Amino acid sequence: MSFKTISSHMAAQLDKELMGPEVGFTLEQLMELAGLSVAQAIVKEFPYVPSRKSQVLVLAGPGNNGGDGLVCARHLALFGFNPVVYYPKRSSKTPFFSQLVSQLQFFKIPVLGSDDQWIKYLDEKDTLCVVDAIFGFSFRPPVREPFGSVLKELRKVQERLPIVSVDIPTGWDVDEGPLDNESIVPKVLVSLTAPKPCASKIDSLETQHYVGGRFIPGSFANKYGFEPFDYDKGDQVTKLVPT
Ligand SMILES: NC(=O)C1=CN([C@@H]2O[C@H](COP(=O)(O)OP(=O)(O)OC[C@H]3O[C@@H](n4cnc5c(N)ncnc54)[C@H](OP(=O)(O)O)[C@@H]3O)[C@@H](O)[C@H]2O)[C@@H](O)CC1
Ligand SMILES: [K+]
Repeated sequence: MSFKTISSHMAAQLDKELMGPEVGFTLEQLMELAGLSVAQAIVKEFPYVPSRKSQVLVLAGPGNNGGDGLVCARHLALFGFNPVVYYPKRSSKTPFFSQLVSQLQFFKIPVLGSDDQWIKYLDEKDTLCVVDAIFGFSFRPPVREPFGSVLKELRKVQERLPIVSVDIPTGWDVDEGPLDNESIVPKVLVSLTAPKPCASKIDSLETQHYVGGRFIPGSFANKYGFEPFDYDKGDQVTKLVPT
């Protein structure tokens, strides 16, 4: 597959510029669009069929990738799914993350903590897919607990329960890709703004690849070395097809 990628360093710089004084986005705005785009990719990959299972397990990590997962869960509920969120390490950096949790409670979406039983939701009889919103472009290996154990459980079920990874498949090196053959292999990857280099290591027969996070003008994409993506009409995601 051929597409331009943006390194972890450049992705962090792009983020900083978008939320800097000149451009003026807030994290909350970008996260809303990021989470919405992941929910839209799920609608496209797993079209809703009445009577079919509709539970989605969202695994949320401690940083902004986790925040994308919290937003995604809310949109999934609006789209007719039944999300359950596992959020074992909660961010206290800003009140915004606890506000996202309050919103989930407002929607009556269960939000499990570190003491709660989450593994029972890793059951393909009831669960349609698992959203991997554990780590994004700021992950640096090796993975620390409790997330090492979470990844181990995901690897056991990934052949029967599809994983949808937000921005980066968790545990992969952002620039190098999977670190060993113990890494998870998502069925869907939703790259945000632009694919990171690890996305060029996915096997297109195994993993469907979307780009979402539709929030920059073409000139800004060009400045960071990539062409704007070809979104259809009002879509928040576009599927990259192998060439
Ligand atoms: N413009 C865009 O496209 C936008 C992108 N957005 C999203 O933001 C994501 C990047 O978010 P981010 O910078 O907060 O980092 P993220 O990857 O969530 O992880 C940081 C957390 O993980 C932890 N941690 C790190 N390594 C670890 C380890 N080995 N083992 C255990 N823990 C480890 C680290 O802990 P610390 O090292 O600080 O103690 C910290 O708590 C990006 O991928 C995209 O999804 C949108 O929301 C906004 C617009
Ligand atoms: K992820």
